[in-house]
Amino acid sequence: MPDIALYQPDIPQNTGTILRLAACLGITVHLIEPAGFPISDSALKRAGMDYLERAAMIRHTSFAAFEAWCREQDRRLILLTTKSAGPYTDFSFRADDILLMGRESSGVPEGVHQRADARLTIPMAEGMRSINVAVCAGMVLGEALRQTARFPKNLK
Ligand SMILES: C[S@@+](CC[C@H](N)C(=O)[O-])C[C@H]1O[C@@H](n2cnc3c(N)ncnc32)[C@H](O)[C@@H]1O
Repeated sequence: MPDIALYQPDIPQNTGTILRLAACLGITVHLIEPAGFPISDSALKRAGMDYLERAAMIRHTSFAAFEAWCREQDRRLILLTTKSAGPYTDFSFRADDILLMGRESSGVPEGVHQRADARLTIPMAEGMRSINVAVCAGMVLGEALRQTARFPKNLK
């Protein structure tokens, strides 16, 4: 399954929304620390994350630790960024890709940008700066699951 990774998130409500999305679609979320809020069950529950016990979350103490894990697992790192020339709809996703989302306040640093195996953008209307990170995660994860036929198959 594709995974989602959150680079040092700073708004707990967005992380809660993404964890809920992940629980509903059966995917794993990687949380790259430090975050801008305490990563505790109670903090995430306060953010509306009542699906917490159903969410698969792996915490990484730093980007270096996360990168080492990706290499060990031989997983591609696909960065979602406003600063690329490639629309995500033109990209061929693999079932084990990791979709890396930037921090709400500042995206990702240049070193992380360079490290990504691919950089993708959701095209926006002229003059718009960025889309909410949880909405972005939903759009791109939806396309990755569609392309790789990995949506849950339990429709009645
Ligand atoms: C609120 S945005 C960050 C804005 C930040 N000022 C910046 O320059 O990157 C948070 C994250 O959502 C994702 N994002 C937002 N809009 C996007 C877009 N149009 N295409 C791809 N990713 C986007 C990126 O991962 C981004 O780092």
